[in-house]
Amino acid sequence: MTITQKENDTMKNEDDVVIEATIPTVDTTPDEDDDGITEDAGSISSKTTATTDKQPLRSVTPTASKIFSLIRTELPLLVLGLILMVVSEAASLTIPLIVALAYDALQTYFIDLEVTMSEINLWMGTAIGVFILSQLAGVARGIILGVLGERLVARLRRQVYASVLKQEIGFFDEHKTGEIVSRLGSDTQLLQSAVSTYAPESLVGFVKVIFAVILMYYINAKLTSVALSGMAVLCLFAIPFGQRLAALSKRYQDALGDAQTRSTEALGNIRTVQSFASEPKELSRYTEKIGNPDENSNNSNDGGNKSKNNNDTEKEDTTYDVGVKKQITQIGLYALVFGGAFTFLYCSLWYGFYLVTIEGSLTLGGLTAFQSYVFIIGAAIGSTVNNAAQLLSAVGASGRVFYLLERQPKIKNHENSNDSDNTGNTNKQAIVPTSPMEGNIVFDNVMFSYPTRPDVLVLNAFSLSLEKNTTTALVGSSGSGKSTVVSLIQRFYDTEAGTITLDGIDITDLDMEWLRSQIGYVQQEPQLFGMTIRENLTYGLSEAAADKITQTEIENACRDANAHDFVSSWPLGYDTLVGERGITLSGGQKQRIAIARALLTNCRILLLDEATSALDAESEHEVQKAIENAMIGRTVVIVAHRLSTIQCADQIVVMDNRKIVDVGTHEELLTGCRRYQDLIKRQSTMMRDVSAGTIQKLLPTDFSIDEE
Ligand SMILES: Nc1ncnc2c1ncn2[C@@H]1O[C@H](COP(=O)(O)OP(=O)(O)OP(=O)(O)O)[C@@H](O)[C@H]1O
Repeated sequence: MTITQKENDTMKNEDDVVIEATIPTVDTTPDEDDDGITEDAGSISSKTTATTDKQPLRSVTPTASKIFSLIRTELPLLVLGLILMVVSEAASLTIPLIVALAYDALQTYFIDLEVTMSEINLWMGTAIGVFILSQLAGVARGIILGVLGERLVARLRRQVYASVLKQEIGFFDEHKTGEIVSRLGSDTQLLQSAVSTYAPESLVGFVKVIFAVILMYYINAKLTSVALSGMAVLCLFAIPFGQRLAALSKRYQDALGDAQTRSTEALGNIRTVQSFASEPKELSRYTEKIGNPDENSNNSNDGGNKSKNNNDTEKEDTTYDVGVKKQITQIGLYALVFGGAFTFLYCSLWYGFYLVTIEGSLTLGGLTAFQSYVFIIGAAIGSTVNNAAQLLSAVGASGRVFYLLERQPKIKNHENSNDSDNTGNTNKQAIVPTSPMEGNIVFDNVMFSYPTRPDVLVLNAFSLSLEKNTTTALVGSSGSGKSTVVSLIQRFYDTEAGTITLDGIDITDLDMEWLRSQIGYVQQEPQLFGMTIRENLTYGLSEAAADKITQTEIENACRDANAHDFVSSWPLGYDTLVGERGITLSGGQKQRIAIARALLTNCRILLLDEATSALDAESEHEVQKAIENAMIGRTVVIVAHRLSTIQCADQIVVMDNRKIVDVGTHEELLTGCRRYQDLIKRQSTMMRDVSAGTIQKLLPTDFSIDEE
């Protein structure tokens, strides 16, 4: 079946409409950096956002004051933990000295056994007492710092998540969700370990070395100088190893973050992945970052996908490649530190025996204590190098976390901002109207391009009035900007020029929470949450309102949305769980729940973005009835392709090529707008399931429908 017009118009292909890439009328250069953050020298310039690709998340330089601000609230616990640490370490370090006194008591063994034994009992009893004290302090320190770490990470995750949630939609267009999630999970975890383990352990190691050196000098200065000069040589070799280890740890973490981003993306879209049989492709994308130990090393970086840009000189890091290097460096470092330390230990012991026997400047007990301290220092240096390397990775991770924590959303209420707004005014307060909203929306000369594509103008001098309590349908070719209009009403993005007013007030002056609370929004693919039907329905209400709402109110909204019958037919009714993202519901059921959810908010403005376009005729009919009920007494904007949805609108806006082509009722446009006529003709292909008679009834008499 086709529809032809008697005047014999040429049919145009709506999909051919392409938006030109450069429109000179507006300066669309992105802000240099309005995140409110000073970024890393090595970070990506915001200018690079002028691409269609998702950008890697940036990082900021972590300063000591920023790190301190994280732990400030935990300072009492931290100080207590550090005091216990010093007590525990100081106590354990004195043990070799005390045991040395017991050894020295042996010298009187042949003279007076009783005196010798009483001295040995005294010193060994004291040593055990001090050891128990040191252990108790150590356990208390471990618990305190462990709890501190958990408190810190829980608070940090909440703060970072809160900061991420308030970012503007453009931020999420620009960045991959997986990367954000990885920062929330792994990077904050690394920071927790830094505070509860790496930093205290590094400090413990440092304190141990200092104490041990002091005690060694106390025992014998000459022997200590010999041993320390050996240690100094060791450190000279160990430092570059340590630096390399830190750099490798950072690269490993980065590659792991990228791998997590890719796997999160694939698992989040698993239906698409499986429907295209793209499991191997996704595995390959993941392998590009994880590496494949079973492939020969020349190929391991491309994960089996040889078409990538990487050439041999510019290999991307994989966790496998970097991990292997990291392990080798780590083992090399340990071998150097421990091997070297023990070599010097044995050499200094040798010299120590000389001092005991020939010079007589050292007792046997002193020598055993000295030996213990060299062991302690060797072990402390080894673990400190490792902990310090992890600490450096954590400092790197903190830069990534700070970026999310500090980033200022580009779309925000006036009251949140100290900086000047577009008009140069400062300290403007966001308006919360006291009288009920009427719902008159006016677009005045709006210019808009998306932040991720600032050089492509999507709306060009767009002006439109939407009267209160009327329905406006937006129609037009794909990509003409219909959904963009809907997004701008919700202030998901700000315009570049021109204004959008609601009841005469510029929406950028309105409190954003208030504005959005007045708007019900139903998308083509409505997003439900993995909760019960009831919880999904009350999702748009405040906690207090959700507690107060009655079952009758919920059922009435569902009746208006044609959802009550199917929900109540389920055994658990409104307590039925819908699965992750509403996976257990059909498309039409999800739509109707989403409409009911919007209605329950008592919204004055209802935005329906292609709410029926994905549905079959039967579901569409049900959803259409729901929409008609929902329209009553509201300002409604419908983005629609289906004739059945648009023909009942008070005004139909025909959009094309970034502009409004015509505005009128269905009848007016059919007679006067070529573009609209073309659109209606195209309905013929989309409405094969509707009889010719039905379509003919919707068309004026000068249209005829041919059966193919
Ligand atoms: N988040 C975004 N970031 C960058 N460009 C975008 C974004 N969303 C849409 N666009 C671009 O803006 C233009 C208008 O898109 P919009 O979704 O408003 O069109 P539409 O008329 O609703 O199309 P359709 O009928 O296919 O849904 C298109 O060129 C599109 O590629």
